[in-house]
Amino acid sequence: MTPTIGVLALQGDVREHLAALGAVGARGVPVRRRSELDAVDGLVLPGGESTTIDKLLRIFELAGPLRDAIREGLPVYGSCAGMILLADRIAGGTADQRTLGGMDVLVRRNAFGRQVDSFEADLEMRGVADGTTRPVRTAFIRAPWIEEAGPDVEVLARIPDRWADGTMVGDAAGKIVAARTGRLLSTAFHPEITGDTRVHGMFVRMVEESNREGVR
Ligand SMILES: NC(=O)CC[C@H](N)C(=O)O
Repeated sequence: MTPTIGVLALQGDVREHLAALGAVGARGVPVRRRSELDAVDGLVLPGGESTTIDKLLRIFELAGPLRDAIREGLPVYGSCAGMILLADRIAGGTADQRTLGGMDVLVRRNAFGRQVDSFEADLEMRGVADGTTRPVRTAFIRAPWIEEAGPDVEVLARIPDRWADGTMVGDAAGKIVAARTGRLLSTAFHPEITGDTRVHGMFVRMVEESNREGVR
């Protein structure tokens, strides 16, 4: 059966995620209320501004239910600001900023610094297997990175030492930019705006697997 996957629609690039989910055969629906959250098989936390989404989650009274849903095994994919929201710990957050948590990682906000605020890159990523070794086309927009990851976190992608044109990467080299823990998936980058839908495909498979397992 076609899985129904919500996109948290409080702020951020919701429409692009809905389109990417549709392109890989899922039914994407916006989620703004508790009743909508209860009706989905999985959820995408889009990129945007993590401090704003955090505030809106509390105003819309979704923070608690979403935290519970994550603990109960709801599959969630967080991109960029979404990666920050899924992290147990953040560096560079504002004083009152909270996260939903669930992933045993320390995430640094706006980690890539000014010079490379935004860029696109081709990255090797584990788990997007489509029968080829084609790298994933990614876009980083004031992106975070994962600075520390606990033992249960599977690292799916890191920034390489050199970019494709041969230039050295610098501080970002080796930093984790895609990871998975159980039913939680996160990427520092936005695959939904490059036309490469394989990360969404991977998430849809995670949701289908969780539907088959039938927990929750
Ligand atoms: N593209 C993004 O989602 C940027 C994330 C943003 N810099 C934040 O800290 O929330």
